[in-house]
Amino acid sequence: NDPSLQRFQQYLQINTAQPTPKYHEAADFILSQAKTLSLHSQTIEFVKNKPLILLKWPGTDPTLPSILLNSHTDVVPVEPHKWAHPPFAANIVNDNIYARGSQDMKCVGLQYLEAVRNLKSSGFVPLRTVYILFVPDEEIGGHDGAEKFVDSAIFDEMNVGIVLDEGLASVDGHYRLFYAERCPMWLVIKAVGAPGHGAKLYDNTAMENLLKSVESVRRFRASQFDLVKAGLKAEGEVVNVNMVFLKAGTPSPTGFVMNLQPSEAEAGFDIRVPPIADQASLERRIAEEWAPASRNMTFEFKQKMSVYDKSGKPLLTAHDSSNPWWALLEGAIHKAGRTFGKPEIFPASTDARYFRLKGVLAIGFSPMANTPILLHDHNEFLNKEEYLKGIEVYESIIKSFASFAAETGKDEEATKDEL
Ligand code: MET
Ligand SMILES: [Zn+2]
Ligand SMILES: [Zn+2]
Repeated sequence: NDPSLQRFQQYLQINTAQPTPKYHEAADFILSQAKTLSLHSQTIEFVKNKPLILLKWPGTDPTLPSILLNSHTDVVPVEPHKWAHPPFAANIVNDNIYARGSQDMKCVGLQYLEAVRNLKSSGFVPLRTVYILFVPDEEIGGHDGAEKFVDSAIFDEMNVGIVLDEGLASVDGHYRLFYAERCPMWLVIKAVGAPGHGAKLYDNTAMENLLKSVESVRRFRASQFDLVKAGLKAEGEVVNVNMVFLKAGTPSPTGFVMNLQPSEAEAGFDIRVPPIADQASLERRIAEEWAPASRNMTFEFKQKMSVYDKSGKPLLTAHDSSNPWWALLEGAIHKAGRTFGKPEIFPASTDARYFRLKGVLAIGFSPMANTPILLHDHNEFLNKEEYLKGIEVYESIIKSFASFAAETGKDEEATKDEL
């Protein structure tokens, strides 16, 4: 059994599922790994019991912008009885490692470390400093993790030139690369109305008011989905709105009171907004159509982030020749014998948006090809060969990034190869 697989299994076996992640166990494990790699380590707690672990592999030229390899340590909850294999056992069945976090994104966190391990033992010395960061709470918005980190003096001092963060599995043989992501707007709308007899017809009931909104949201959702179905837009390019809860009715011991029209009704929506969308007009639509004051409706955001930075620029990482890291990444993947598709907008959200908010280039990438997309799903797994291949790919990427001498615009490795 490959020791790198055993380490991956060990990390997956630590139950870091929200809402009660075992962060200290994960931190201890990462710190023990860092020790075996002789990496400098720092534990940062912006909020008690929510540690960030920052590892540093110093480059020979500390004046050059550094490389930051980011991953989150938390995972989403599971319904264990619906899994064919226990979600925190990390059993290998038919060469697949089954565990919550095997795709999202404990794989990436440990692949970074394994790649560094291999590069160190091969004698590679980075020109640029390489940081590896493990953050908490990404799955609940990253507020006590990456969001606070990008505002810290620690981050300022790191002088980061490029961030790598998570991507998605690809069902075909080509990796997926992400230059942006949709930002979350978690919306709760609330309707009120006079209660009344279940047999009575009258206007402005809470239920009727809410249903009008739900219908309006449904039409908007269908219009966006149609663009995807017609092949006109990719999933990450439309505004997505999914109803995630409905809350109404007067509870009774046997269910709900059936002959009473309730005075309040609520619905929750997970909205994802691409940085190419008109967010202001969406907000107007919410205020005017989905929760209009004229129907006595109110709304609140449980989570909301602008798709623009402070100067009003959309949160997009350049993926043309103005961003030398993009070509380096592509070259490094090719060098490792893999291919990739057209750059995409990540359909969900990641911590990369906080780095982009600070004007730092960030690319989403998880080296998983020929793999069904199972993040947040039951029976999440990653094939062990695919995991091991990912380590090789990161070796190639780190080597290329860490050797990149901006002065000449050429990476040292490439220059050496040419000579
Ligand atoms: C709302 S923050 C993002 C949490 C998670 N990564 C998601 O996309 O759902
Ligand atoms: Zn993730
Ligand atoms: Zn996730």
